[in-house]
Amino acid sequence: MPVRSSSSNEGAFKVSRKPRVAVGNSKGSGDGVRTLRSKDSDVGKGHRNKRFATEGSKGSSGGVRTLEGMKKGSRGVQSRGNGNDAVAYVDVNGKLSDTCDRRKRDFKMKSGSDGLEAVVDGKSGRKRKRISAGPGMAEYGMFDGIDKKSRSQSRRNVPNSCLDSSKRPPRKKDFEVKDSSRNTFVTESGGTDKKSRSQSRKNTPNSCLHSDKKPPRKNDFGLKYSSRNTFVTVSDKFRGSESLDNKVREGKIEGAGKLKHFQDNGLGNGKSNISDSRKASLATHKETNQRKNAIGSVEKPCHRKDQGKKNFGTDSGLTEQPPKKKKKRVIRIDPYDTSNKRLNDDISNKGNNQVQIDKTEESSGFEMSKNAQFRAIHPSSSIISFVEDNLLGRRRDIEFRRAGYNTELSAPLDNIPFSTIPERERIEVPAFRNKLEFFAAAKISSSFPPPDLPEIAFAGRSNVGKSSLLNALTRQWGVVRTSDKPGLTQSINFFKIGPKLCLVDLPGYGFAYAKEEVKEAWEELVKEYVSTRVGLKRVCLLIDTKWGMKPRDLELIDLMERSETKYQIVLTKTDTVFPVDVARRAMQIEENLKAKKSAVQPLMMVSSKTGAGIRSLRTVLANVARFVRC
Ligand SMILES: Nc1nc2c(ncn2[C@@H]2O[C@H](COP(=O)(O)OP(=O)(O)OP(=O)(O)O)[C@@H](O)[C@H]2O)c(=O)[nH]1
Ligand SMILES: [Mg+2]
Repeated sequence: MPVRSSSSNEGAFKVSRKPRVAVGNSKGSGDGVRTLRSKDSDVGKGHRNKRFATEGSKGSSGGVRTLEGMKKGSRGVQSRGNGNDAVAYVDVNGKLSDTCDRRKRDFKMKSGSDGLEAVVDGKSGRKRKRISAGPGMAEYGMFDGIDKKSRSQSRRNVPNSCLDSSKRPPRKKDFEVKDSSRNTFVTESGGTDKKSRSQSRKNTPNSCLHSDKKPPRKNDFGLKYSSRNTFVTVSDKFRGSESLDNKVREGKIEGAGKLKHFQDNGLGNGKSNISDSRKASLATHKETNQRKNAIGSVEKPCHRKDQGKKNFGTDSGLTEQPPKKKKKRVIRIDPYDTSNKRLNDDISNKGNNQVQIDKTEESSGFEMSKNAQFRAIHPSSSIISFVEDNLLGRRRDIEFRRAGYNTELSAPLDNIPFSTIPERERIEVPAFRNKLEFFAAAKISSSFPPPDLPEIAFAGRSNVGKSSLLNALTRQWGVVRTSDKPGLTQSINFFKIGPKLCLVDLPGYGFAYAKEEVKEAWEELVKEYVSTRVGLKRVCLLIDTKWGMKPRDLELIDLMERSETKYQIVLTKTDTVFPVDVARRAMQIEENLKAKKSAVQPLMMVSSKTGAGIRSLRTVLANVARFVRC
């Protein structure tokens, strides 16, 4: 029926120059082939200006038989003529119709002068696949010869099997094998056309027509020989390519030796026609190769590059140097370092006030480093909760803000949380609301001012934060000079705060940017002051939380013990370490002070920077001043 409708003898349309056949929804590839075959009879006769359209052939047979003989049940065949093109619309009954079915656009097949081109849409609205076939292809299911004129058309040609919409249309690279001769294109069918280089690149072999075979892949074909413009399509999956195989065996195709070798070694499709003697020799050769170089064996012939490189190395007689081993960077983990443990882990541990050090390790004779000993301390829950409540230790600003502190202020924790007024609230302890006044400095004991007021002195190593603490306690920043350079304070400085209290800033001991004799003089002066000063009511011995107690600190403690001077340990710069380390340090120092009689509890923990613990310290010091008779 469609043939009849498309025939020029019908007279319903002109013979068009470009016959087109469209097959719609033809899922079975085999049907698509037959469609082209049936059409080919017309095309071969030179009916150029015909268009055939079949549609609605969902099954494989639908579209095909429509062209061959209009199977009943197929929805319709359309052929249209317009100008040079003749189009006929044929309804289900085979009658010609002028009405173009709305689906006609989905199923088109057009023939060029020498080829057929089919546009297949699975469903209307989807992306269309354009496929083409030449007359030879229509005849034999392949592209055999391509006319000069149909060069541009044939570029889009693909084999009939691509009508099988369920399968991936084969790609160019899938079939190409380059040969050395220029402008000669050899397809699997053996057909050549010197001028159809560009066209043929798009062509695919006949085997695509076999619907039961999966579309060939790149690796199935790609043997590339030296020439540019000649392509030999080879597929080991194409069993119809015997002619090519023969040519290859005969050595007609340049570069076929490689292929032959490839096949002879049983490395291609496994169907090699090698004689037994050849096999035996190959086996011996293989064995030898394996012995020589296990890497260069022929077991992996596909990796030609690698093989070549490796063989080169072997052939050239160069002994392979073992690759230099990279030194692995070994990170030694301190087994006692529990700094990465969470604070809660420590809380969950035994809540006694004793320093928990792993006794088993200690008793085993393994000497722990001081740092490891420190990390092994398990602070008591009471200390940890104190640290947490006072936001001691290194914290993020967000934590302060969540707790209600204004982080825009200096020493924000020295404030009442969630205060409504933006300014800093007044100091709760009246003694520290007064103005801090410097009134005396002494480098020798004879220069000390008269002991009229009760004094609270701040002692400690250089740079521990003595001067800063004075400023923080009084919130009068800059009255006492501070510096990050140890040794700034080189004399005993006396500050009055109100009529009833005197704060004394002592020079530091230990490391300082000063001459040794000068430092020794400071130390002697401090020792003399803490041991002989009449009005001295309390010495705040400042210890850097990060570094803990040092021998010089212990020396001073011993001195104060001997002179029965009351002293209180103040951990400073708590903001520089993790909260758990603040707690550990507190535990450690408390342990050290157990036997000390002049040591006043509790241990204070402060940070002049964040203001943590400052309010507590103020209260403690105010009590000292209150209960002291002047
Ligand atoms: N992060 C932090 N830094 C602090 C704290 N207290 C003081 N500092 C810094 O420590 C450095 C030394 O502070 P000072 O108050 O001058 O220390 P000092 O004990 O008086 O030092 P000398 O006068 O040399 O004995 C300064 O740079 C301070 O800013 C603190 O609580 N936290
Ligand atoms: Mg100072």
